[in-house]
Amino acid sequence: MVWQSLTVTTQNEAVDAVSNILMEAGAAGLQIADAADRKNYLPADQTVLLDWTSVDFPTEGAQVTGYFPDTVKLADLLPTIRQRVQTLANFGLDNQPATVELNTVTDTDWATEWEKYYHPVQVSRHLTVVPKWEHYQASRRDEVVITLDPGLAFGTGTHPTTKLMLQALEVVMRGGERVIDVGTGSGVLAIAASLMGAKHVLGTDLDAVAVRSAKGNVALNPQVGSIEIQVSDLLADVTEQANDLVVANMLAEVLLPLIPQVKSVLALGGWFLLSGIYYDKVATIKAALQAEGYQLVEQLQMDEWYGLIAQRQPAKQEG
Ligand SMILES: C[S@@+](CC[C@H](N)C(=O)[O-])C[C@H]1O[C@@H](n2cnc3c(N)ncnc32)[C@H](O)[C@@H]1O
Repeated sequence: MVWQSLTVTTQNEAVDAVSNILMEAGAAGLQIADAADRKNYLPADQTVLLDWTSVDFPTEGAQVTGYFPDTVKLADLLPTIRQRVQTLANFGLDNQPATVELNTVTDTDWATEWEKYYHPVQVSRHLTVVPKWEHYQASRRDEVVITLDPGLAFGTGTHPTTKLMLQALEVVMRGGERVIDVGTGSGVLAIAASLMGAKHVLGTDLDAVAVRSAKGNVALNPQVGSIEIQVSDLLADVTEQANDLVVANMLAEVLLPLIPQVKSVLALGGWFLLSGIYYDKVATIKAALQAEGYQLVEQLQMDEWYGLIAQRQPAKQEG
């Protein structure tokens, strides 16, 4: 199928408004290349699956590209689109240079264009994450490969918050555990826990898109053991009790209501691994864990992100 693409060159603060204009004109998809994203992303993680050196990315300003099926009469719409982009300046938005350029692309260009930016990456001592379209042969004897479709859900394994939990799993797991991964996203931690020898893993997520993505990724790794993925708001719909390990990579605001819930699913002496904690929230999360009777065993850090390894206090010995 032949698609038409239309690229607006503008500034970061006009990206949302331009995106709306293109969607209203009938774009079936958008691609945003924003210099601000590059600046925000680079300090967070230099060893990423996404290879920035191969990305044709603006160093200043932003480009919003809309992809339109050839049924949309884009040439007729062009003057209106141009005029609407120009008028954004009247709303106080810096939209310059506000140029609008029309191109033709094929379906394959659009569908697979982003794939070339993702490559296999070693994300922890043992784990390598490989995008599903790459052919990859493990080269180290103890290397464990996870195949992932880095689609819409969070969790390619390369973000510091995910890496901290992959490392924490490697620290505490010995094999045979029953594990719950709260906020599973792409399912990367659930798959990793299974490959580290968990007897059973339950991954949950509030977001139906994440649940679909995690199920798809589990299917891409037939070497995993028993993994179940379900929708749940935190642990609301989880009935499995006395698990050996709960892992959760979520922002502190979401971890705080989770912390008091975990006792209902975690055995005495069980591990509680937490990530997604920005540096200014560490003290609050530690205090919440201590108030619930957890012992803090280890603190991990990568950039401004923290991970915690906590243990539910074993029952006190009599006598
Ligand atoms: C930072 S991502 C972590 C993904 C993956 N576990 C990882 O470590 O890369 C957080 C995930 O938590 C999910 N989430 C947010 N709030 C939630 C809630 N109340 N209950 C369950 N999942 C939630 C989000 O949809 C998202 O997929």
